Amino acid sequence: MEVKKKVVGVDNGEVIEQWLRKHSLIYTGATRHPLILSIRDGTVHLSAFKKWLGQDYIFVRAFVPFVASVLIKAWKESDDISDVEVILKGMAALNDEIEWFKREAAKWNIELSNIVPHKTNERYCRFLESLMRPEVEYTVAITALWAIEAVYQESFAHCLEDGSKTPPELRETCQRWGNEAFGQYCTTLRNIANRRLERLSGDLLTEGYDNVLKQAEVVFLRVLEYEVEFWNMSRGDS
Ligand SMILES: Cc1ncc(CN)c(N)n1
Repeated sequence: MEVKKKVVGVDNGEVIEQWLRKHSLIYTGATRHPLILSIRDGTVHLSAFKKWLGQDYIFVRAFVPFVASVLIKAWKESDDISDVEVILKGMAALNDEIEWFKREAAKWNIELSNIVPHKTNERYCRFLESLMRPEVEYTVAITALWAIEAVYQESFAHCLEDGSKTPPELRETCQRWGNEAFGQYCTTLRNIANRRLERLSGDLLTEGYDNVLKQAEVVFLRVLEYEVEFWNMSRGDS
């Protein structure tokens, strides 16, 4: 028998906006990391940039099946059929992204087939794999997808703002995630995640659903931690 119960509703704006306020320190740590600030002020060590490039290529290859798993969950579980199209467009962009990594690596004389995944990268990829399990709810998975994309969007857009001294040879990289269309994609993902999370925070919920809300918040925080570690790794801090 389904057990219905009353939970405290969200009365203070949307769920994600509340989390961003509550966890602003770690969110700023991920989106204003010293590596990003060094790109923005032009002091970046190219060795750090190259390390990031090689490792991120490996990450993106693992990210594709994760996004595919979110697509399947959207198809099976979403209350709005347009979610599938949004995620599908994101997947198509990842196809271009992989080709871009290959071109960019060639520009910097990086042999992608020789890159050994760093432990930090392996841990992050294993985390993605854990989110691909069928028992992970669509709401949790779409929240993770939004958070992963939003960190890159906010970070690289910061390097393109007025007054930034981003080296010209790194501007194309910043454009890839800092451009307006990618910003729009992230906003759409956030709206989907918020819509799903709001349903869980409504007044009459099925037993266990507030648990999903907590799981989504934990996954959001784990993503931010992994993103900080990923930037650290590129700087050679780990
Ligand atoms: C580590 C990391 N995080 C996010 C993204 C953006 N897809 C990425 N390419 N790499």
